[in-house]
Amino acid sequence: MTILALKNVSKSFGALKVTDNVSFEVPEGMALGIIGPNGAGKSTLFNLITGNIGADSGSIEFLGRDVTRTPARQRCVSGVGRSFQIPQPFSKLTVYENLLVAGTFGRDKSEAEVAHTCAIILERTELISKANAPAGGLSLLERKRLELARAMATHPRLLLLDEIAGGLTDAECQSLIETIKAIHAEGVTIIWIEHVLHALNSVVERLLVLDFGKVIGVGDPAAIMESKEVKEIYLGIEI
Ligand SMILES: Nc1ncnc2c1ncn2[C@@H]1O[C@H](COP(=O)(O)OP(=O)(O)OP(=O)(O)O)[C@@H](O)[C@H]1O
Repeated sequence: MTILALKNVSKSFGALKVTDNVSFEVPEGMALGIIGPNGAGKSTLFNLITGNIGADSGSIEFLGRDVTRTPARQRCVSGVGRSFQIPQPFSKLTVYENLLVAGTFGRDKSEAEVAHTCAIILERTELISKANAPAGGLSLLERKRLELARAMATHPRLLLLDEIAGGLTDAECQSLIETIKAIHAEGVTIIWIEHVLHALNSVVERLLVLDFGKVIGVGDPAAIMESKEVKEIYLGIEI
C-alpha cells in the first residue's frame, strides 16, 4: 500500500522555485532517505508534506486521501509526525512534560493513556533517566532524542526526520541509528533527510536526490551514490 504520494508538487518563494514539479510515492513500511546540496529544497518538501506550508500546485495524498489543503494539525493527527532540523523544545518544561504536550495535542485521549504511552516512548528513546529534567539543560544528543520522542508521541504512521544526526559524534550517531532502526522495525514508515550519509545508508532502503527543487534520482542507495549525476551534483566530483 502507498502511504504517501506526491504528484507534480511545486512551490516558489517569490521568484525562487524551491520545489519543482516533484512526484514520488512511498510504500507503507519503507525507509526513504533524501539527500541533496544545501538549499536544494529538502526541508521545504517536508513542510509541504506536513502542511506547514501550502503547495502552489500539484497534489499530496496520505493514506489514499488528498491532504493537499488539509491543515498541519489534522495531518499530524492522521499520522504524519516530524522532527525539526533545529530542536526547539519547551525549555522550561521537563522532558516528560514536553512529550505530554506532543501526545495530547489535537487528540481525544485520556490523560492516563497519554501519560502511559509517553513513559514507554521515553524508555525507547533512552530518555527515561532525564524524564524530570528541564529540556533546556539537555545535551545535543538528548535534544535530538527528544525531537524523535516528541514526534513519536504523536503516534505517526509516517515519521519525517530532518537532519537528526547532524552535529553528533560517531558514537552518538550510532546510538541514535539503533533507536531509529528499532522504530522502523516496528513498521513505522520513515523519510529521513540527512547529510550524514553513512547514518542514512545504514537505515534506508531507497534514496531520493533533490537538486534545485527537482528530483534528479531515486532508487537503490548504492546505485544512487555511484551514479554520475549524483557524484557531480551532490558530491561535487567532476566525472
Ligand atoms: N519561508 C521561506 N521564504 C523564503 N525563502 C525560503 C523559505 N524557506 C526556504 N526558503 C529558501 O528556499 C531554499 C530551499 O530551502 P530549504 O531549507 O528547503 O533547503 P534544504 O535543502 O533543506 O537546505 P539545508 O540542507 O541547508 O537544510 C533556500 O534558498 C531557502 O533560503
